Amino acid sequence: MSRVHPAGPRHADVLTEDHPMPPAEDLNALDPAVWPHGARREEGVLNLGGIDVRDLAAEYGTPLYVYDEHDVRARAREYAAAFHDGDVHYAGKAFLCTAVAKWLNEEGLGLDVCSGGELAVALAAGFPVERITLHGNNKAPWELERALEAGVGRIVLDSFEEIARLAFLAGERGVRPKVMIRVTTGVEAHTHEFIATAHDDQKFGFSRSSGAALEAVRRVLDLDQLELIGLHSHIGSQIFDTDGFEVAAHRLAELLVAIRDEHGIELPELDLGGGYGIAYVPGDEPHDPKAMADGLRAIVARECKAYELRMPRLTVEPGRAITGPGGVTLYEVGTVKDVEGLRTYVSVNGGMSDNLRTALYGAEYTCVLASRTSDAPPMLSRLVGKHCESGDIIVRDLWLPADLAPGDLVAVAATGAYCRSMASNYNYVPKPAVVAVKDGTSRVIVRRETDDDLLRLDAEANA
Ligand SMILES: Cc1ncc(COP(=O)(O)O)c(C=O)c1O
Ligand SMILES: N[C@@H](CCCC[NH3+])C(=O)O
Repeated sequence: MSRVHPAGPRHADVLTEDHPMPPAEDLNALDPAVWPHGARREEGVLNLGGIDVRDLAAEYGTPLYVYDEHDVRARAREYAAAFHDGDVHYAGKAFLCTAVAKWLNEEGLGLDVCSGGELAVALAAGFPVERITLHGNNKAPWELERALEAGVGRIVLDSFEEIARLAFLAGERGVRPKVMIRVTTGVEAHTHEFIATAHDDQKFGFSRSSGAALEAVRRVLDLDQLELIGLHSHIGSQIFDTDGFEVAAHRLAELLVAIRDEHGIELPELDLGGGYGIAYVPGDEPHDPKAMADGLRAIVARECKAYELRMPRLTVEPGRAITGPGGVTLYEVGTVKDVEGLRTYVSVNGGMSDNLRTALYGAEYTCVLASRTSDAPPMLSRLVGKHCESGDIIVRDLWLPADLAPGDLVAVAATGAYCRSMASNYNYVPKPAVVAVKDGTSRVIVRRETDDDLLRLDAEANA
């Protein structure tokens, strides 16, 4: 039977308004909102940063994470310009390696790290320590020690235990780290449950509504070993509407007033976290960084004016918005299987080990045939991986050309954030290489894992 979608009644569930069958020529189009700035088709073949993806696949193999360096740097500059009177700390959890840390340092950003490992990468990249923030809801003593030894710019405190722990470790070393209090503002961010972080019933921060945030401030101010510089809030991730950020900014400003009234001090800094949504599929409308910055600044300024408070310095921590759109994953098609009357399963040589987001959050992605164009009619497809799970899905519902065949390359857009950083070795699949492209050149910034890497920690294999 033809793999062209037969438009039978069993397709009704996926033939929704969200996934109407497009004209065949649309399958070759690259929506500029979703693809990196430097992506185009040249003689039908996807070209990233001036390089034909067939050449990238031939040189580095697949699956392959490809980052458009100009795209990442341009987005970093855009945020830095928007928050020119404050600080932009890139959230390294989105994707971090020494090359990216160096790009962002050169663009003047700071860096938010949330583990001793991320801190080690930042230090290896020579990232200026005074522009590093340490995060985490359960930082181990060794992670706090590493941060103190390095002399990081600030540590965001997340629990009462941590306040005592850090004060003790700082006292032992005779240092006085700058700290912020992470506040749970009670904002219900409009995003997937797993990536909303400011509602009361979750693990991060000190609750504002219960009074824990103000109690944390009291405890820190009672301690000589810690220097309290401000409050922090991060409401969640992949957020499109601005309401949540505005409510959080408003509630933090109210807390600054309460602190002034109780302690007679005005904290100089306010960190509003990250969470700015990016376009994964056509129609997603990301924030304009300048409009966002102007809006947040105006809200905080309004509150400060109303309460006669000095305007604090603002920091934001975008992760996904900096590295997400500049990253593309290239895969090779291995099998194309019709499941009669339902859809076509296109299996590629990666999957949930290099992109967990679809399995974990039901994330949506855009995928195109990359190694050629096709005028074949669209077939209703599901892009799946090679792992032993039926939930090993990269793109749940998409239209691909009906002549797709083993050996074709497909590219998935907007995979620069939370894909390599959340990658695993499930099924002992090695993690793909990461390549940076720029002006027609390419280089490996994280090499592909090998079987030796997979066996490196196996004690008996190395006995
Ligand atoms: C404290 C903190 N800051 C910043 C971020 C970055 O978020 P995003 O990548 O959505 O901008 C996160 C992750 O959600 C976070 O936990
Ligand atoms: N990992 C998540 C975002 C969580 C960010 C960290 N708080 C994602 O892929 O969307």
